[in-house]
Amino acid sequence: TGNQWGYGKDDGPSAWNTNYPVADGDRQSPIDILPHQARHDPNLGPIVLNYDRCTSINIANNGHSVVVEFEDSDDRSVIQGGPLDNPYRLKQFHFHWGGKGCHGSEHTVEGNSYASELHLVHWNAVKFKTFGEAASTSDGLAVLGIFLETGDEHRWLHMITDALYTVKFKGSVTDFKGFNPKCLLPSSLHYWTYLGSLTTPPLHESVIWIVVKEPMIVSEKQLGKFRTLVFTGEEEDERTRMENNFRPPQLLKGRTVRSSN
Ligand SMILES: COc1ccc([C@H]2OC(=S)NC2=O)c(OC)c1
Ligand SMILES: [Zn+2]
Repeated sequence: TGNQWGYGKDDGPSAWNTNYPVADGDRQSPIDILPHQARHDPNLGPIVLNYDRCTSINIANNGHSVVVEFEDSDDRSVIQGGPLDNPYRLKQFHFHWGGKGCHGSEHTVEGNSYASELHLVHWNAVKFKTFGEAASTSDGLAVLGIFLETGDEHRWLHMITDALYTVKFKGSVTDFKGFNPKCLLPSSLHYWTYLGSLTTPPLHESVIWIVVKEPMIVSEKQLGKFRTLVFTGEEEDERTRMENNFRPPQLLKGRTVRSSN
């Protein structure tokens, strides 16, 4: 019915342009990042995250990913600086990942993909009244992308992976209070930045992308817990494992990628 989309053979990224023609637009995401072709811009200041008063609300399985939502009725948790002209409010974060042994990041670097990618989604509440309005208007959103690479166990990611069994099925939501995503960030926030889009339908070209160069390290075991989620609802017959929920890189179409130092 309606605009059903997914990551399968028939409803996956190559079919999205049928119901969402912007899929073939001029500022689509993700992209393959070529560090040597990125323009180092000395005017690009550091990214500043003020998450200390952030208020997480719940964790949910929306049938495409696992999402942690935040209270965004005031400027209690914002990102600013870097390429941003205003502070952008933290709305939610979610992940994209691959199958066992395969990689699942959305952005790639010189054709190389990481095991997974975390998206911290922020919206410009100075210029827009609602997230929905910001999400459908140029530069209404700022998404901080963090790569996940497998290696040692991440000391704080268990706070998320320990909750995943409570949101196994599409449509499940459980309380998730007191989580500050600052604990997930790598030590350096050097980044690439470019103008792009949402990476799932409706694919709005509304995102200022900030992709952090240094990956966070998580264990294969921790990553495996994301694959215990399913795309399907508890009432449905089939149990389709949630994995490979990533869109492949899109054409740059003349865009410039800038690099902080
Ligand atoms: C309506 O809210 C949405 C809709 C889609 C996305 C996708 O775009 C990116 S980026 N990752 C996604 O899964 C979203 O994330 C900001 C938020
Ligand atoms: Zn995303």
